[in-house]
Amino acid sequence: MPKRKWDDDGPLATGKKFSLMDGKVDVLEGLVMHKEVISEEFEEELIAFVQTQCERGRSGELKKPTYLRASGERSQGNQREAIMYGGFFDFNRARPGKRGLVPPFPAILERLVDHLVAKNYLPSGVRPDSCIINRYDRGDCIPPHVDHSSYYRPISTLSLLGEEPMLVGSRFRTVKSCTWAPICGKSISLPRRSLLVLGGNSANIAKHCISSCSGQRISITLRKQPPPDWKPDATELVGKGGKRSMQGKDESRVGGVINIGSGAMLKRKSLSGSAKRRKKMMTAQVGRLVQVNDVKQDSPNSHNDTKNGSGRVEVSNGKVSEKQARRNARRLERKQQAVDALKKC
Ligand SMILES: O=C(O)CCC(=O)C(=O)O
Ligand SMILES: [Fe+2]
Repeated sequence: MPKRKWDDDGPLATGKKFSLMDGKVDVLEGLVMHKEVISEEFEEELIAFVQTQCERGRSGELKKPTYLRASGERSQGNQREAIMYGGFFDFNRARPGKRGLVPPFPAILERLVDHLVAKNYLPSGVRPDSCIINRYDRGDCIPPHVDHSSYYRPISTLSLLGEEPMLVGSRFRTVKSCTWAPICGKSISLPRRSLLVLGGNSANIAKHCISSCSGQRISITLRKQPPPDWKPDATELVGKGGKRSMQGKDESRVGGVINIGSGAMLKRKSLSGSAKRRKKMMTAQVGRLVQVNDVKQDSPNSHNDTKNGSGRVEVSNGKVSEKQARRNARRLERKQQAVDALKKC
């Protein structure tokens, strides 16, 4: 089998590579597609395993957060089911969650990982220890997102049961609920038994999504978790929980409530004492940073302490209030996003 190098982890199996320049950046660098990575028999076995676990989940035998199902108004008709092993992914906060909340890998998933590593589809140095199985029905989707940066790269997705396209790129537009089109991105078909490996820019810069499925599909997403002592960066605690933009964030985070879960949406947990302290500190720091940026970008007349060019900055004693500065920064960010969104790559 022809080999290629993946960072310093040794030779990996070659697959189809992709490239798409957005300005000077190849946003699909590091994306590799491997076809027929498992046998039809193994696919059957995996499908049977997933179907059984989903049935157990639906009947209440498999509890949250191991089994989750999108529901409620915010799911927009999307009823995707998810099962987690090895590591809990906190959909509500869009990052790895507390350890020990979901079961370890069952034997069949260990076998799958052994196989993918042995065949050099995945680097042995980044052996996945967490898994999200997504089961899509016709009409289900996963919105554009970047997998949390704390997971080691590459991450990979094995497709089973049905073939659907995944959009990977730096900019998408929403066509309608559960449907996106790339402005700067590619549509990559994911045949049954294929493994899509997202590394480099394709994992860190590009977003990926699956629009409303044409039929049933199962995906097994494998990732290596950050070390057990990993803590979210304090910047992630800034702002009101759940107010972050969906674009580039996790798929199931909308307005601070989980939209994949059974019945009632999960409520955000209150922050621990140390998290509250870090948040307070970061909020103050960001306030200061925003002030500086604000003066530079939005306030050419900042010497005028009543009004800047946009006429929106409140200044007292020569200082922009933190609240107003943050509002201005968000406004600028939105403006920039709107401009960027229109630019084709
Ligand atoms: O279903 C897929 O292939 C993608 C799943 C995914 O992106 C994820 O779980 O983060
Ligand atoms: Fe993902």
